[in-house]
Amino acid sequence: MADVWQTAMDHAVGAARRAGQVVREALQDDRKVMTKSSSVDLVTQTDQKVEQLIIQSVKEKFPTHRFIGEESVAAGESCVLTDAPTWIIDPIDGTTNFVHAFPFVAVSIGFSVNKQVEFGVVFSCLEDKMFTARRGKGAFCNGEPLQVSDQEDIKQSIIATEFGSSRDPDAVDRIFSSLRNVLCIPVHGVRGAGTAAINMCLVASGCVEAYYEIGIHVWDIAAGSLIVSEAGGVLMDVDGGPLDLMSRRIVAANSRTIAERIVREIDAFGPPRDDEPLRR
Ligand SMILES: Nc1ncnc2c1ncn2[C@@H]1O[C@H](CO)[C@@H](O)[C@H]1OP(=O)(O)O
Ligand SMILES: [Mg+2]
Ligand SMILES: [Mg+2]
Repeated sequence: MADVWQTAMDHAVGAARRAGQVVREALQDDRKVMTKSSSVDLVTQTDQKVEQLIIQSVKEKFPTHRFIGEESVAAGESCVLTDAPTWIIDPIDGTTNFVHAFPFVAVSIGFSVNKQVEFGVVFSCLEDKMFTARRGKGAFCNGEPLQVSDQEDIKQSIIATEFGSSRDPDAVDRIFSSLRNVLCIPVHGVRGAGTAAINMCLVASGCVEAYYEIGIHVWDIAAGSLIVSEAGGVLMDVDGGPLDLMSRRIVAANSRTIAERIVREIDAFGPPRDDEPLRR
């Protein structure tokens, strides 16, 4: 049977590639930086322009579909995941990297139906790597199949995470305490690309065994989470329960063994959910 969402997925790949081209060109210009929730929560005109570009192109082709876009939500749109076909868009994942020309920047487009991600597209636009996954059909980078690492010993592993965007000393202490516990397992190393989407593509590619973070949003993880699971990885909440896309918490790993080992070390606090109306 024909895949009902294949046309939408093809459209997402084209839109992500065009968006990535805009991002690459914008890197040549001066980048005017604005802030959102705090002095380290950055946004540029390129984030807003790229999100509009993607949404407009999708609306023309799929007029009944819904959207959750990072910059639209920042501008006051609602952030509720329904059963309707929904495009979940992070126009620039790694805006801080983009502002500093640190070379890991992605366009992330996830697509959910009945609250389940059907396909995910992450375009790492400076590396020119197009990561794609269709539910039940595997994950790919530039057309080549992806497979997570088969390393089951966490002591032989690299773990990816980020410090997050809060600079509240108590919140930073909690993140550092989890990081200290993970590092001292001990693991071979801890890394972070500065973008949740690329961190998850690194898990899918087998370069790191796991990625975990608290504080990310649905647009950071919708696409990447499917890329990890379709590459043979596992997803869970940082408390060991099932992944909830709106909970702002994720462990994405090559195996259940490694995911559960990380869960044991994490201080699983819960920031306000993405679908909580007064979270901003
Ligand atoms: N100051 C900051 N440092 C790191 N990540 C930040 C950040 N502000 C926001 N983020 C977001 O948090 C995610 C996980 O760290 C990143 O993918 C990034 O997505 P963004 O660039 O789309 O905002
Ligand atoms: Mg992001
Ligand atoms: Mg973003």
